[in-house]
Amino acid sequence: MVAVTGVVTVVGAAIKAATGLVGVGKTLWFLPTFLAALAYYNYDLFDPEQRPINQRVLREEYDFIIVGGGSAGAVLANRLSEVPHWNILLLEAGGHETEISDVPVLSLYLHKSKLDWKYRPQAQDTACQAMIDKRCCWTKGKVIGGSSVLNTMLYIRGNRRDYDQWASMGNYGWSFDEVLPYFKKSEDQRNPYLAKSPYHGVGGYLTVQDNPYNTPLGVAFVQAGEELGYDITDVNGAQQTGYAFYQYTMRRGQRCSTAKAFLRPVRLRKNLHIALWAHATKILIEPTTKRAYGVEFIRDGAKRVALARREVILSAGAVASPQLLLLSGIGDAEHLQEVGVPLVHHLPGVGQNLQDHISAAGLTFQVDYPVSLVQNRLVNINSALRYAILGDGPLTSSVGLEAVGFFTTKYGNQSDDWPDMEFMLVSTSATTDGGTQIKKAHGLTDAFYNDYFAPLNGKDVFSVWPMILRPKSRGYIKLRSNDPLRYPLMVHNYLTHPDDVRVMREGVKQAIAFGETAALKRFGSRFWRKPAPGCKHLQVYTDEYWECYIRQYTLTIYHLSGTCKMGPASDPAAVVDPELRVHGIKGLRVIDASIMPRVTSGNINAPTIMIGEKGSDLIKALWRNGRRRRRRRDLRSFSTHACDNCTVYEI
Ligand SMILES: Cc1cc2nc3c(=O)[nH]c(=O)nc-3n(C[C@H](O)[C@H](O)[C@H](O)COP(=O)(O)OP(=O)(O)OC[C@H]3O[C@@H](n4cnc5c(N)ncnc54)[C@H](O)[C@@H]3O)c2cc1C
Repeated sequence: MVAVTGVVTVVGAAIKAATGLVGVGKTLWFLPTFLAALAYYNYDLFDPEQRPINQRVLREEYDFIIVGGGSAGAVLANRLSEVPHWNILLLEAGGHETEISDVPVLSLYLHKSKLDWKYRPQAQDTACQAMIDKRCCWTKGKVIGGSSVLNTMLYIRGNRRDYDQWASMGNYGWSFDEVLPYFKKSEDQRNPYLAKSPYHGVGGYLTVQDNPYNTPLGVAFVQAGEELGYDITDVNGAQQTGYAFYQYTMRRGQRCSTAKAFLRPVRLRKNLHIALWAHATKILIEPTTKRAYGVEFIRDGAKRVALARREVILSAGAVASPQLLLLSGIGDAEHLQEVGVPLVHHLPGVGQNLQDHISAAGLTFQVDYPVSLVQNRLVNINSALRYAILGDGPLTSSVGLEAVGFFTTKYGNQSDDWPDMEFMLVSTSATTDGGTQIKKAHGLTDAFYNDYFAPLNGKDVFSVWPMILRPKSRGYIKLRSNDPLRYPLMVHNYLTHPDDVRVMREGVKQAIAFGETAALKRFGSRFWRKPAPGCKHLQVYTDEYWECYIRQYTLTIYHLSGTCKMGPASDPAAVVDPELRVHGIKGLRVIDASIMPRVTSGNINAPTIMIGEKGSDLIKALWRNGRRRRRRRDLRSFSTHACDNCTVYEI
């Protein structure tokens, strides 16, 4: 009886949480039954007590304060709280994950929901012309677990040469051989063959698995790669160039966010406080010594302060980390003066060097057989029950992202294993759900969708997304004002560098050739030849046409990075040093995707988790190596608040 009541309560809570997400309840008619089945078969997993505890009463002072509980921040919170005599506060602007965010096929329903910051960069005429107001949509997680709760879970590490390049730029400790142990440390590789590889780890917090469900197209994608002469390879192993099925940060077919992986298992640690719905607005820095000593934040509508005895760590992501530095007076002096923020330290690189991976997302191919992931056919009550009971089936598909190809275009060095192009091979397209959620998530205009895609609604199709791996275009983040709640100015500058246009255009041509392979032709594969709106004035399939085409449905792959660049003091654009300490400021680090000096050649969640792992060790190494006493003496002068609850450590 108690169990039944529990299930009913949980189902009610689940439905409420799910329907609270914009649109989900309306479009997914099977949702209540689905959630009931989930609750019945996964009652233990559903227990809300399993989630991280939202600490209501906070101490005044902690050893470390981490701002942002995303891909990197969650790792830091776990690893730093391993030291029992350190008290850690994690401030997160968002709330809990939901039952919907666990279901891989539904991830696009999280875009534009309450779990999304819903950033929109400035309109520019170089990209995203098919989108409402010609503005791209920068989805970013506002939830514990950050963007790892909204992402498509693809587990890709990048290329050995990426990290060796970081090291060659003066970033000691970041060569591939030095970061590989940190990838392995996090990993719990569930593929038994890969688990034996020296490149993979088992027993870590982060579950990495193959997809329990592939369509026949997924298999054909990999065969097509082989037909084109590429190896089938472990793209996270010795050789990146080649084709493979994607691997995912999933556990038993459900999303394994960093909140699930790194925070849930340590939720009862007494020395870790997680404050949800706590929006940091400023880092407190003592102006004469330039030492960070706390964080100002808003919670329950009131301004609050927490003090940090040792360090403040920014892990708020590539938009909010530079924004918070600027709001705290760290950045370009002239810019700070313009927006009325008192200067603490002139650091012109803050917010610059913005990089992202983009793709031409419209490349759609029709097929003659029912082999793709058409929503109305495959996402229904049967597949919902299959997911709930067995943890497999179409609902475990990451929106059809099934296989990957890494290769070097004619603009790269083809004798080298350092690809400049990633093919994301998808058994869906924007048309898969008949012009509803995908169109909305990507911000496509009705005019573009109806002209280009609507004739394919509900038909069997697949897509190839060519993603440019080492873009040369650079954007930036700046403040619009000194109001911490106002979104910053975001300028993407996509496709402003002519080399990016050339590589992307080549990727498009290769994608069309890919669709012509026998492996795909056997399903009747043919490119959707409709001229794209906005480019109809151009002769189709000329270079000019393709250049226009890639500027229409330009899809960010959501890999915002580089805005707090890591580099030695001799690099005027560097924001943090190779130990991730902010140049010129004591007691302050940035540890998230923003520190990448160059974006890695692949999807960046795994590299960001690695940065969290390595950053944690850098902090532990510093504080366990004899600088503690001096630090504690220094801090006495900052402790303006009494701290009754604080433990006095003997270390
Ligand atoms: C839709 C989408 C799909 C993606 N797909 C993939 C994929 O399949 N594979 C892959 O490898 N990568 C993918 N990525 C990219 C990857 O998930 C991100 O690059 C990575 O999660 C970034 O980690 P981060 O720690 O830098 O920032 P985030 O994970 O974004 O974390 C930042 C955290 O800080 C919090 N925060 C921000 N401002 C404040 C503030 N002022 N106060 C308190 N908290 C604050 C945020 O709410 C958030 O929780 C995807 C990203 C998105 C958005």
